[in-house]
Amino acid sequence: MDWKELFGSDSEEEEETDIPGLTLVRQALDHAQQMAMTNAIIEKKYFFDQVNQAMCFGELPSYLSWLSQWVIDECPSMFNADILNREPLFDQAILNLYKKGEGICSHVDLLRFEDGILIVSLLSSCVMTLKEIATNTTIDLLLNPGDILSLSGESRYQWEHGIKEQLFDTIDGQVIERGTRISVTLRKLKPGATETTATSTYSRY
Ligand SMILES: O=C(O)CCC(=O)C(=O)O
Ligand SMILES: [Fe+2]
Repeated sequence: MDWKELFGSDSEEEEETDIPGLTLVRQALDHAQQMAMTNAIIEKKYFFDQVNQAMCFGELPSYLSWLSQWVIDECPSMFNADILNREPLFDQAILNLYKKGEGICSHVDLLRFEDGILIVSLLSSCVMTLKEIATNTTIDLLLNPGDILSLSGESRYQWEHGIKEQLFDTIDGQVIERGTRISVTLRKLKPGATETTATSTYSRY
């Protein structure tokens, strides 16, 4: 079994991009952490039939809550001091299940959420396309299982992010087949913004 192909290499490393406020930490979660988080999600039985999204509000379950401390200990440079020092750092999680080939429309996360967003990728790679709203400039980012992406400032407000619906991604001359992917997005609700609705994949943001 080629575990490296499934989970990537086992050493964390920050990758530079040209998008202000965006940090991509490659292999932020090692193999064991990816498996533990994936197992915890499977055990929760969030996903069945057509249900491809789950949300947690308030105190996050323990399999996610440790990520706040991970940001502070391992990657404090991803957020400014206002974000880093807020309490709690995150109080909302969205878990998205993408079956092979599925995507998410290009969007800016709802303004009911504060700045400072963290996205964890599990199980399958995919290419996320970042699009600067003012110029339509696009930048493709390969997200591998175990990678953690953070969005704040310009990248959160002035760029959209989305994942094309396609079975294969092509990036840097490489063709990569999609599989089933789970992502976990952590955010902080703005005060007062406690009500929400979600009825379709178009209200995932
Ligand atoms: O699945 C992803 O990587 C992105 C999810 C996302 O953009 C969101 O939940 O707002
Ligand atoms: Fe988003």
